[in-house]
Amino acid sequence: MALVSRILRSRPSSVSSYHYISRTFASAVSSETDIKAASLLGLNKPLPLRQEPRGGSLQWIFLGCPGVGKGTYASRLSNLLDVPHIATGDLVREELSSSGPLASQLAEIVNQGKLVSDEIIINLLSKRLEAGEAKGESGFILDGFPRTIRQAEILEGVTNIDLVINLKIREEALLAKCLGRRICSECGGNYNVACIDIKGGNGSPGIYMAPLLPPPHCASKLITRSDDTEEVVKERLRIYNEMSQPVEEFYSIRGKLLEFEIPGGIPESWPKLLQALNLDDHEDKQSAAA
Ligand SMILES: Nc1ncnc2c1ncn2[C@@H]1O[C@H](COP(=O)(O)OP(=O)(O)O)[C@@H](O)[C@H]1O
Repeated sequence: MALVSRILRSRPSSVSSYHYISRTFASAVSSETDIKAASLLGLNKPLPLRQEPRGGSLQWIFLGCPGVGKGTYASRLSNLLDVPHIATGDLVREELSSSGPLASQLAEIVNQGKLVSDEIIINLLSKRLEAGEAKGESGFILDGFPRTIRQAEILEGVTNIDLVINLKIREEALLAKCLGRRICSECGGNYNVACIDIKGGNGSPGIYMAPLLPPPHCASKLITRSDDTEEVVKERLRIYNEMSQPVEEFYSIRGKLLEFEIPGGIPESWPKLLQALNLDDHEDKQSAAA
């Protein structure tokens, strides 16, 4: 795993000596139309991103289809490595639940399974990064961004991404996993009531994923995302293949892509992911220190 070893060697365990640089979003977008759109949306403010990896923190991205488990694994790594997990889907949902001017426009797009415009998503991300910077955050694990080549190009223009983890899973599992997702309306905990049990055959192994059931105090408060209906999930998968799969290639040709096939449920997959990231001894040290 030469790529991961190189990255981890350049990153000391402390996160203190890290600092952000500021770049204007307007200078990151390429065409004149982009610049006009950016200034109309008020995006020509500093975007707090780091230009060069200096060690001290990391800038990672999770790619993968809806339902593959980006949120689950990004959030676990964020806790392990003490870097913020920033999911653009969460930023969109926060905006949706606010009474802000964008809410009704976003609801229509999200509930059809379509992508929000690059301008809006970069605006939300930029605000989140600024708020994090003000709190002293450094580094990030991005989940759900970039989702288009243009988003990837813009990000590449303003900062240096260390590693992109591309999560994959047998296609048959994706729909069931999305339809089984539940969120606790009180604590925000993520659960999954689906039991995936796909038999192996024709050279491919079977896959078993136990449901991730809520604790008793969350069980009566579960809600389903409004875009997790069969019709909308199928549209999101179609859009992923059309708009987001090319982003995998974008990072692959830059030597930053680590492919990881999810072998099963969390107990089986998490240690293997840590191994692929050369982080297995890191977790041992963390639990020993706890
Ligand atoms: N980078 C992005 N670009 C455009 N739209 C986005 C982006 N991230 C999130 N969204 C919008 O938010 C919705 C929910 O995103 P997310 O929670 O990441 O869903 P998924 O389960 O499909 O990965 C998407 O369907 C899309 O409408």
